[in-house]
Amino acid sequence: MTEHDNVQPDIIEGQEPETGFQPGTGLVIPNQRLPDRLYLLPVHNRPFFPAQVMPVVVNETPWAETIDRVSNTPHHALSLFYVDAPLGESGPLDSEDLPQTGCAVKIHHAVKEDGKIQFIAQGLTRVRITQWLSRKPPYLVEVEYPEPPADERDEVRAYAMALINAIKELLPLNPLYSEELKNYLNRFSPNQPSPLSDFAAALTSAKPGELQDVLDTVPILRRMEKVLVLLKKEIDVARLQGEISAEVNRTISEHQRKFFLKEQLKIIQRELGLSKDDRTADVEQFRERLEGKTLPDTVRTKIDEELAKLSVLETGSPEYGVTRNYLDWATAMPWGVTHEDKLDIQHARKVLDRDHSGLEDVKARILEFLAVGAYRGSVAGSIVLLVGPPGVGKTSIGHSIAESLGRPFYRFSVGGMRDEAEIKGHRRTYIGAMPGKFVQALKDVKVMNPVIMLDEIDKLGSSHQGDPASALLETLDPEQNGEFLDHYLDLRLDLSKVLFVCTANTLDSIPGPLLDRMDVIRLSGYIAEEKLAIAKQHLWPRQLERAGVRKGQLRISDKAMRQVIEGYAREAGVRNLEKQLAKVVRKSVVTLLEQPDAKISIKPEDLKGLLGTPAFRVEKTLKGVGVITGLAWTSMGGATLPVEATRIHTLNRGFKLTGKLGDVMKESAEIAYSYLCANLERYKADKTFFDEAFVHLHVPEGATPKDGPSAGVTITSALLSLARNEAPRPGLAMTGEITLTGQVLPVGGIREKVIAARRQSIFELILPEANRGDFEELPEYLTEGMTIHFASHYKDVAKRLFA
Ligand SMILES: Nc1ncnc2c1ncn2[C@@H]1O[C@H](COP(=O)(O)OP(=O)(O)OP(=O)(O)O)[C@@H](O)[C@H]1O
Repeated sequence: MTEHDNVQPDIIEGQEPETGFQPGTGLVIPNQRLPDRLYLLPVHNRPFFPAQVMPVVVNETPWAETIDRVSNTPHHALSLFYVDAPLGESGPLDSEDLPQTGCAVKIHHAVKEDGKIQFIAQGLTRVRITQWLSRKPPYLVEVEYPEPPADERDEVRAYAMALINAIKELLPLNPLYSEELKNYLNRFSPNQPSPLSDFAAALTSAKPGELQDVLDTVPILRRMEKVLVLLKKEIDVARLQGEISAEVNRTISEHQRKFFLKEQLKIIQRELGLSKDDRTADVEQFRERLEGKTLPDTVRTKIDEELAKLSVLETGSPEYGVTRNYLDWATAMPWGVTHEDKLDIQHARKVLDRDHSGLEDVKARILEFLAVGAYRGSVAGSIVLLVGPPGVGKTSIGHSIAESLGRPFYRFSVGGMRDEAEIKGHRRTYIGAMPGKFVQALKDVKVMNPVIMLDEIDKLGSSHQGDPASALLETLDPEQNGEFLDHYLDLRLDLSKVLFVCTANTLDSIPGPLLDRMDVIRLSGYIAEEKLAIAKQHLWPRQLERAGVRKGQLRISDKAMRQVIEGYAREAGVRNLEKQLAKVVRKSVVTLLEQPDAKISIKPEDLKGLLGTPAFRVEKTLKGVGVITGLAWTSMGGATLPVEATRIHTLNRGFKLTGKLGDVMKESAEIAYSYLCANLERYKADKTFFDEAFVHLHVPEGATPKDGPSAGVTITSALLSLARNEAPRPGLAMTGEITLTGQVLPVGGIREKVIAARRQSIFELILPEANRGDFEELPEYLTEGMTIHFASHYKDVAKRLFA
């Protein structure tokens, strides 16, 4: 191509142009070099400009001949006229059909292929028809080449500059305009306004009519005005296009971002097994849970209804949550799933013996109970009640029962339960409604026949929110619990296969109807010997294991263990003993950390350093005139209960009681007083003693509330000792209720009382005759060495009272 802008191509010699906008193309060609006659070709899309070099495609028929003839001319020139429809293919063509101005081009590389002819047209200059020579293809016309006169006015230059700037503005807006074009433009001189304006017009995407108008306009200034308008429009359109495409890009990238995030989420959910939408996942989960379960028809219908409801509710709505929650519970019930009982008595014995020292009578009762179950084929429909002081192993026996049957175990406390809803659930209409404890238990254990332990059944509360005791009765009663109705589920559950084991500290406060339906098994607290065995076989090894200490590293002598029992853990159960042993182990571990190879052996003298001063000393039994040791029984186990009576000489006649006594105990003191007043002579005392004496009776320890009738005999004896001014024999303790006529009535807790006496090293007891059976039932290790006097009337007591 040309080296300089102002060098013009010699078309006669036919240089080889390249397509597109080329530097140096479309320059003004001297008129005399172009022929007067030209073949004519109509073009359709848009007018061809002198500044363009472009491929042109036409049909072989009828234009092959035209192209052939042009190719045979020395100058290869042709005129292109714009027509807006494919006119003149077959001719004739009229002047009317054609615009005023066309473009003379030189053709290069004409190629025929598939019925088409393609050639490259290099625009040369404007052309106008002066005369038609052939009005049928190949059209031939005589032409002139209109050229604007040279115009050197400043205005023209200014327009030229404006055009160049407008083009430069347009370039960056359209990526189709190439880098070459920019270079071309840089070299464009404002001194050539005509090609510049044609070039600019050709750049635009203006309508063919507007472009033809530019082509028709020969005068340079007017032409440039028109082109400038087109360019400005083009810039606006390009800008708008840019904005649209930026907007589109943004939307697309936003879409893409969301798409990517969603895809990622899907992958994460798939990894976590959550790949379904919430509702489907919920429904599927619920259906899955029901597989393999045998649902009663009513339950099946109800659950299906709720599932149908779930599928139409909005997932975010509160109702959806409520329904989902309901289904979560309802489908989690182990409908029809039961655990096959082992009912192997040998196995049960092994489990019980492994976990418990002593408690022979308790174990025997439990084995009997299981044997009956084995004989019958099931232990269903039974309620076992384990009653005894804290820490005597009730819970642990319950565990062993479950284990020996191979059933799952679930435990909860009903102590302090005031609201019936805790047992039977809230109705679903309440916000935050929950099913009751039994439904929760079944969900947990996943079978319909677990062992459920109800702790502290003697401490059931009651309030305006319904009576939990009657709800519990309904639940435990084998007659009723086959159709247990939980308010929340509103479905009937069969609890008849559950084995209920209840625990209580006393029987007194258990509602009668409930107690009636229970098999009561008593655990009465341990004497020191039993505690020693339990501590050595269970508690101590367990604490060592928990602390990760080997057996050989830390030992405790029997003597020291006994000392712990006597001095630090004297209550009926062994929970506190276990705590004390844990403390010993903990403190020793500190030493073991410092000296890993040490072998520690705990002796009685070490205990003070490990556990502090003993909480209990060997109590001195109170002695003297008017002081008698009674025996009491509390929910914490048995205890000795001294009663003191004294005479106040400054006062005349009267009777005063202290020691936080309950009503029954106060009455029993008044009975004792009245009985003795009436019978002093019979018991060899001054019959006027109470006429002149003011008597004060006290039961230590003053801060502990006491009640019950069983101290009647003891109080009578204290008063008698005072009246006779004679101390009772030492080492004697007693229990029994007294009547106004001196009858001695039976009392409860004989076993606990005997244990308490032994703990105090008292080996001679006066017990009501009616309790003889209870005593004789006691195991030998408790009765051994004991002297017991049975009394049916107070005279039997008085007989033994003094030396
Ligand atoms: N005869 C025993 N043999 C072995 N360990 C025992 C025995 N009695 C109690 N224990 C242990 O004593 C601890 C307390 O027993 P458990 O919790 O069963 O008492 P509890 O009677 O249920 O008390 P509470 O009424 O306070 O719940 C447990 O670690 C238990 O294993």
